Amino acid sequence: MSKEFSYQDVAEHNTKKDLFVVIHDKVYDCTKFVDEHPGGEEVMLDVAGQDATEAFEDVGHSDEARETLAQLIVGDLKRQPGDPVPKATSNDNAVVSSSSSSGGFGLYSVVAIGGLLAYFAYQYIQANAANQAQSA
Ligand code: HEM
Repeated sequence: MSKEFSYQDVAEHNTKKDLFVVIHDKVYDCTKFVDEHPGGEEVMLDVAGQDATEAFEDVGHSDEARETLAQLIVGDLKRQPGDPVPKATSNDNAVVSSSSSSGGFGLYSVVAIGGLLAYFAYQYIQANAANQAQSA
């Protein structure tokens, strides 16, 4: 059975000499790899001891990169309530963008209804003015 790490356990390995990351709820020991990383050590240090799922996936790493990753695995992440969740996945982004576009439609309908109300108010005032002119 593979070892289980809490998020706190992983967070303790956040230096160049001792560098763990979480990717898709698996824990990887990248200490030996950090110097070899083609993308540089800086980006690895940025996510040291954290959930690097989004950073790793955003780059569009090759299959070769994923094979390297598989060799670095040391265990599973045991997520506990209150732990930081992985930052937005592509699915979450889709939800955000669809809700923001529906927000956009909402805004359009408010403008359209406002415009219609203004039009009818104008007609009403014109008709009233015409009535008054007739009765005078
Ligand atoms: C921890 C596991 C990681 C492994 C095993 C890994 C492996 C690799 C490999 C093999 C490449 C060469 C290109 C490719 O095959 O896709 C690469 C490139 C790259 N990696 Fe990673 N990487 C890891 C994590 C990260 C993280 C967390 C970032 C954060 C942003 C990152 C950013 C990059 C960038 C920007 C490149 C492109 C470098 C270039 O084309 O000049 N990598 N990585």
